[in-house]
Amino acid sequence: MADLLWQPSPERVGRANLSRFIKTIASELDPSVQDYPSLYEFSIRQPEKFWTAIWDFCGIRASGDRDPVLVDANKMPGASWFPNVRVNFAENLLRYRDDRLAIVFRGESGISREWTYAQLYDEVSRLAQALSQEGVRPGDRVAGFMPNIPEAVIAMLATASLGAVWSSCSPDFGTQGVLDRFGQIEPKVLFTAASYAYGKKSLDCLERIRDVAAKLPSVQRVVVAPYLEEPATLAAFPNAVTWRAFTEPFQAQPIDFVRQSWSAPLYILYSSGTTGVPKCIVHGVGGTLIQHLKELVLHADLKREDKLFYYTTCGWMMWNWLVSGLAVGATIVLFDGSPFHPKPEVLWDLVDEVGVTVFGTSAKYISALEKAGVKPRESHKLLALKTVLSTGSPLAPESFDFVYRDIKPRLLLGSISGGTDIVSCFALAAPILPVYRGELQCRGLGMKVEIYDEDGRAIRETPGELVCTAPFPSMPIGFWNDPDGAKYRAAYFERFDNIWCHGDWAELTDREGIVIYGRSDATLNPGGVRIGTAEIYRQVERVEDVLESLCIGQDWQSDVRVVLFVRLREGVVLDDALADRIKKTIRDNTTPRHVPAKIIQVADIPRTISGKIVELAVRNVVHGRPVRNTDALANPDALKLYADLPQLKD
Ligand SMILES: CC(=O)CC(=O)O
Repeated sequence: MADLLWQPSPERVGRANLSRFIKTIASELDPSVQDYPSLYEFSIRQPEKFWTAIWDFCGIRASGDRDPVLVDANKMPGASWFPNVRVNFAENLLRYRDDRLAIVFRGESGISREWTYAQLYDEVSRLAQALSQEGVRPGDRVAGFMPNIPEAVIAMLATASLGAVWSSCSPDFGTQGVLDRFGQIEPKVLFTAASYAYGKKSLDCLERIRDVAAKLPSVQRVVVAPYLEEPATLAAFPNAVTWRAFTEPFQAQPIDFVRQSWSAPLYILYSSGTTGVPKCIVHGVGGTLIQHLKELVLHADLKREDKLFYYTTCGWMMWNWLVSGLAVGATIVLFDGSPFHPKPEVLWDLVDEVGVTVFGTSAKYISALEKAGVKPRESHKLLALKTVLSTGSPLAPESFDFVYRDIKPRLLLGSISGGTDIVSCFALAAPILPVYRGELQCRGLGMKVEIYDEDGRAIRETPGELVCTAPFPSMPIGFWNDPDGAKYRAAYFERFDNIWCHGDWAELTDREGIVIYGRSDATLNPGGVRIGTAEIYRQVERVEDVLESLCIGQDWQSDVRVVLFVRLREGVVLDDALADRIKKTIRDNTTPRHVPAKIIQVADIPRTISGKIVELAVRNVVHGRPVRNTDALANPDALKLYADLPQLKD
């Protein structure tokens, strides 16, 4: 299979927001900017001019003096952006107030709802008044333990309109998981729904949120959004009120958006929390806004007429990213439920029914779809679909093939990567660049991403640490409860002085694309050679009978040996023939060092609630070390399968 999988047509290039932006920069700021590489260079060389141009191009609404753009540009952390500007996030997301669809919601239970921009504005207005009456003020925290329903977006917007801080986690967390998160940030108001849907089941939220609220003295009100069932009575639940009762006294009116400093807190997101209590990562109003607009408008080529879908929960940063699509005036499409229920094609039905143009998902979903034998290209029309985005873990080259072969040949496949830490991406897509197999198309504009060797030298065409060597607007404004910034510095700035080290093991290719090989703390080191785990997953996933896998390095006889765990199709048993087939596939396509010393069949692979496999937790269990926090796992019992394995004793 050739490496080049897609070339944008001249029409697509001509219509791209990015082409228009390049023309603007060339005519107003630098005539040498003619294409993506020259624009990227400009964005890195002239960050002040670049980010001001993004502001103008995307029409950010704010007041104050835009000068200076960047203060303490050489300090990482410590640089600050637009210190004299005042801005409100919700005001920018609610700039439209017309009859176009803002939100389309579909639930696996069959519930469907739609909100126009005008309706959305009015409901945010009513809820903001109710929150204000409740005493919510700038800087207060409001939290959501919510399914991915429109009310979560409305609650976030109402919170942000008041200058308060929004934080959400998905409703599949247990009580302790929620307390580990919200307990640290002490919210005044909690939003929830009575239940959520997943795989034919309706799962109760109220009982858990009642326990949570009872243990969080900061919570003065719990608001229960209407979804699936409206609770018959909340009498036994102190401080709880239905959404309807909470908002009923208020009429929609123009929203009094509270403009705050550019770096005022907007969101609190959480690290996965598999190595201890989750870190509370605080993102600022202006940084999140300008970075999301840059990514949505230029990299994802989002326009008003688009319908943007991302399969996510409210607990993953892709939810925050998706919601920013409102600032473009596009329609955002929300879905609550299992992506494989009642049939594996369910999300493709949604694409056809709603006319989704940009479809976002995880690499894991794409590989599971292929394993399930789904071929949307044969079963669906996908007429409007023009872009597929994937993140969460590296998208294997074979999954690129699958998308172009079995989903749609003429679309932009954007493998994108960044994370919770920056609520955005370091490397991603560009609609005017070709797609090469296995590669993220480009580094994000304005993101001085480099790959460093052990000694901190920039390298190319060789794997190393993904770093960012200059400040960017969506750096966290800090961690919650970290007054001297010690936890924040320890998380990103200890490996290389004054440089953001992201913890991804990656390569910058000769075509200026990026390949990600996995997390750098999970890289395998047999015989002193560093191997990214994604290099192995990519091969193993090709083997028919393997549904998914997880790979670790086991300390063994003063070295490290590669151990591969595989979850197989129902009824399949790992025998010598299958193990040999796996090893041969790995050996034929990589090096003998990649070949696992041990392959072990397991019934389940532990993953976080956001769907990421937890290599470090498994490595700890295998080495008899404690796993500090299992509340962030979707299936914590799976870890037990890795303890004391006789196969790993010789
Ligand atoms: C953009 C991302 O990088 C998302 C994630 O993997 O959490």
